[in-house]
Amino acid sequence: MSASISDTPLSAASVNLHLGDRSSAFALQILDECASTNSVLLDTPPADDGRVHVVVTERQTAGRGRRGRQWQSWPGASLTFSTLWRFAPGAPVPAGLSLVAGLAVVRALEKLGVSGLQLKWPNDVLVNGHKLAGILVELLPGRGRTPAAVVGIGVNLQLPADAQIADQPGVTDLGHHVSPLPERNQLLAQLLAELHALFDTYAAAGFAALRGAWQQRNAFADLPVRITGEVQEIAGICAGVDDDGALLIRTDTALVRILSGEVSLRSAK
Ligand SMILES: O=C(O)CCCC[C@@H]1SC[C@@H]2NC(=O)N[C@@H]21
Repeated sequence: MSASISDTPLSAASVNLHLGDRSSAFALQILDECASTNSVLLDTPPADDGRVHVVVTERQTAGRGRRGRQWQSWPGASLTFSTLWRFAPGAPVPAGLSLVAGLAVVRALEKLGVSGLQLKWPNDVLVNGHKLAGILVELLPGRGRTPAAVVGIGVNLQLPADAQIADQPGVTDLGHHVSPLPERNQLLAQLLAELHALFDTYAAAGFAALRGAWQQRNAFADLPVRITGEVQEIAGICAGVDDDGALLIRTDTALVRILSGEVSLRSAK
């Protein structure tokens, strides 16, 4: 394993350098510590100045994940950040957004040399079945007619050897899959660039334009799965996603469509 990834401090100048021409599209705020980068943007949304606002922090004291779970991270060992996206009225915001974010994370990491990445619906990023990154999308309420969403992303970079992650037995970090580790500012810039490119496509053409790319990385394609969190448990074969980003499960009797992200998808093997 290479030297600690935290050797290079987070720096707006460095992220902007890596972004090049694209840096003017983003407004970056770097915090030493906060409860949750999602909360920073949700609680005090910055004024709409046409840029994508980004909050990145060294340490979250109350990081959260999907379904009310805690998101644990360690200073320097994880990259934790959130972005605020505003869409034109009528844009297809909620449904496929978290899937698009997952795809953007995969593409960014692939460009930095990580291989074997897969997506678990709706948006976990896995390598060999172990979770490398998580995404939490929360919609911004009551902001007039412009739909807006906070997209929070946590990437495990180089977890401490004794890291205990509650409720998440199958966890991995970037240090196990790429050498040398990408520098954090470069990684953040790559992630922002991919998010920007894919959200543009999504806003213009909907999830249908990205469905094929998502399905290529579907960790459960054609495999037996079990869904919990619905009124009743659903078991069947994972038949991919539809043009809205809904998960399709082929049961013995029907093709069931699951749109809610508040479910848990598991292998049924
Ligand atoms: O896998 C999950 O359940 C989603 C995890 C999302 C974690 C990120 S870290 C940055 C942002 N701030 C948070 O509190 N959560 C997200």
